[in-house]
Amino acid sequence: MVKKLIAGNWKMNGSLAANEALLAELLQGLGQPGCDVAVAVPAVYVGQVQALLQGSAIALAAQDVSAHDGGAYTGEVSAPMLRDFAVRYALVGHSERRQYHGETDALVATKAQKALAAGITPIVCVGETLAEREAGQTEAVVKRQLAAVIHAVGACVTEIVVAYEPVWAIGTGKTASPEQAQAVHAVLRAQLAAASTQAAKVPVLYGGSMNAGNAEQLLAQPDIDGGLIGGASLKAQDFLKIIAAAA
Ligand SMILES: O=C[C@H](O)COP(=O)(O)O
Repeated sequence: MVKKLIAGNWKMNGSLAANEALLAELLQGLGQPGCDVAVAVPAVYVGQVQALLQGSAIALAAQDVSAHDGGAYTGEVSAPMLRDFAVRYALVGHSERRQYHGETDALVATKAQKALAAGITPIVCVGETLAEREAGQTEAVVKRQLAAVIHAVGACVTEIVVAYEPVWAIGTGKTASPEQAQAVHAVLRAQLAAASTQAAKVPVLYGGSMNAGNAEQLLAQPDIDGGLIGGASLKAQDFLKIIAAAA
């Protein structure tokens, strides 16, 4: 069985003072978590949060990573730069990057490769829009998104994390039902299994309005190995409850 991973995605939220207060409350309530825990913070706060998490059970994650190693790419942050700050995970292909920044499957796959090359675990986000779900394309969309990464990383597929995030459930309060989520997770698990005999060790997280009230039911599904949590990760007590539900 895969050890569950609960990852918070702060998105573009926070300040020096707010980050310090949130992490202090989290660390105070955390104890020895029965699952892996991470927080994905805005790039500008990676140094601050690295210092605050030193020696703790919470791993540091980035929300994105460049597809380039270095050079004239204004505004980008490379995987080796993130690694300098002990970043352990990086989200790649979050739907907000795909939607607002035009990130393609090929670009996301390159980002996953760059993260792996720097010793960072990519959390590969996949998910369908409402229109795609209503058109019966959910399975085809998530399989296409994941296939690009599987093809690019080859044998390193066992080193990735996958996050299924139905776009219609993100920040909307509309969670996929445990059965809806499990059905897609089973598809992703089968795709991973076809790529590697070791695929069972790849955590497949669910993201999309997961909260303190629904986490336990979602996390009880056989192929849901954790969560990628946006809004609820900004409230320490809610995030702690989700971590407890995963333990
Ligand atoms: O990365 C996190 C997901 O986008 C979910 O966000 P949410 O929990 O606010 O719906």
